[in-house]
Amino acid sequence: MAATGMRMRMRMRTGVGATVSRSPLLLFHLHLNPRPRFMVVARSMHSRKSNKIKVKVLSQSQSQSQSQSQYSQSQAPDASLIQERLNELPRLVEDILQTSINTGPRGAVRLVQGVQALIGVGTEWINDFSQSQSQRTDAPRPISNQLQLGLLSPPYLRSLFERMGATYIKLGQFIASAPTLFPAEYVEEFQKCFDRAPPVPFSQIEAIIRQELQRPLDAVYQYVDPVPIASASIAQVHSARLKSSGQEVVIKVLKPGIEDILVADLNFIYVVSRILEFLNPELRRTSLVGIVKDIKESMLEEVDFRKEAANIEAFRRYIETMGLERQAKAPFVYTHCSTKRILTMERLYGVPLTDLDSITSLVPDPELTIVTALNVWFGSLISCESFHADVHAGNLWLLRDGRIGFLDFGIVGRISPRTWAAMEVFLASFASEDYEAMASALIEMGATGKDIDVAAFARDLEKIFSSIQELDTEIVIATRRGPNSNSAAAVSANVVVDDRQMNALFLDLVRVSESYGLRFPREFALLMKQLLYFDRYTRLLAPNMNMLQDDRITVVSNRRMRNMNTFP
Ligand SMILES: Nc1ncnc2c1ncn2[C@@H]1O[C@H](COP(=O)(O)OP(=O)(O)OP(=O)(O)O)[C@@H](O)[C@H]1O
Repeated sequence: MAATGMRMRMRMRTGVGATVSRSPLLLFHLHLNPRPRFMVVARSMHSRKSNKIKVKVLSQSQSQSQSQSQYSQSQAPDASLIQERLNELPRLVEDILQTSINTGPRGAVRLVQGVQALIGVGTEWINDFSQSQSQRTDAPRPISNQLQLGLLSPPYLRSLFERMGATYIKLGQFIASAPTLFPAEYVEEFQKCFDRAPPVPFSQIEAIIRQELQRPLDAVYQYVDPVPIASASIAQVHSARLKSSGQEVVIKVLKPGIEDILVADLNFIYVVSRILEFLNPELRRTSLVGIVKDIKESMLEEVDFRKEAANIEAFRRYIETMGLERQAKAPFVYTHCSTKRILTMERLYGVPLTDLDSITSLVPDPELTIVTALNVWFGSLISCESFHADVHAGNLWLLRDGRIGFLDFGIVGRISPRTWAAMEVFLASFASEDYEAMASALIEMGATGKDIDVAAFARDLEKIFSSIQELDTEIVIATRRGPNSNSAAAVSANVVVDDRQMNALFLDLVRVSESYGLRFPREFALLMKQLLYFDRYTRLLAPNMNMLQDDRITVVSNRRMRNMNTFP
């Protein structure tokens, strides 16, 4: 359905108590920034009935003074801290040496490539600079900020990251998704890192497939398209047809030398983070080394397609066991032509869940699409060995037959029943504004074994969620008319809220929790991120639906959620 006519944007500034949107999950997204630019607090106004929230953003100075008075602890360094760091020095040196030995000659190769990349981007900068000078007229023209910042300015840094390849492209994606950690210009620029890795020539891809199969390609495939469907930083995907059955498939191929590059780069980044954390103990609060270790672990998992194949199989078993074959699908994996470096899968045909026009042309009721996607995904949290932990729109499709297609199981999460039970109570307490239940849920998730004053924690949580003033909100109203239709145009509205503000709210939650000694498991952050994706799809496909409270959705066994705010 083509969008016609009016596309109207209006900007709304809400005052105290103004209602903004019914989308509670907008309010969360985890990033571990010790100094957010905004402190955002939000409150759900009896969302059970009205589905409204009112939101307030405090200015930086307000938030700093408030957070200092409420939560800060003394940071002054003392002699014992200095001694502690000195004691750590031998371990740091040993760690660095060990990591360098593990990296081996790969490190030297990457160093050379790094220097080449730097020279390449440096040349770009020099060319741009001399061009800007040659354009100068008699009157002196100021040199742009970008040129002044040199290679550290967003476009040149992105170009450097792209030249450095896989690891840095993934890091670029991390920057793009962490607006509370990095300045807006960098976040915006690094958004372009998505799916922009140049394709590897087919001759190299062919060689990898042949090497992995230990047979010529035409022994297995009737045809392989030399033009890739997609080329991301780690893998390249080609469509193909199986020789035995004529089945249309795709082959996901690990790009050449990618494992070596990842190991060398991640070891380098690890060493840098270790040194930074040693030099600046403040960074320890952000668990910089922990974050780098996490990134390293998940990136190395992504380059072993046997793991991805096992994850797909687990999801397919879940769909079958739960009788969901008519609702959802993950591609069948052809194990006889899949290895650590290549993955041959059934080809799916569909459109991303953000493509509203195509979705409305495929199904009469897009709302049902999101209901199904949510039910299948929520169900997998408890009934499948792992859950899909990267449900961005490229990985979640509406298939031509109306089913939901789940693609790319490179990143999955596992949630313990204990964390899940706590998560259920957390989501329920958020909707019902029951801060004691919220405090108990967070304590359960951040399990410290310490005694925590639940009532005091609940009061602090309430302060966060109730001191609400205003939020910049953009409402997009689109009018759409069917191609042959004279009927009245359907109007859909979409509320867009600044992600940075949402991130900051979640940060606040994490910070207050940390001041009580709580540390959340990684799966909590992974879950929240997926819920945020689903929240976006819901706002697009079912603007009037509250995904946490709709009767058609079995969110966290939501019948129980409404009646019970305690642990089983
Ligand atoms: N089974 C499939 N059927 C059809 N297309 C597929 C299939 N698997 C992958 N693709 C296509 O290839 C693209 C990249 O695949 P995939 O997401 O698995 O790779 P990736 O390297 O992890 O990419 P990203 O990092 O962007 O998620 C998908 O977005 C999709 O367009």
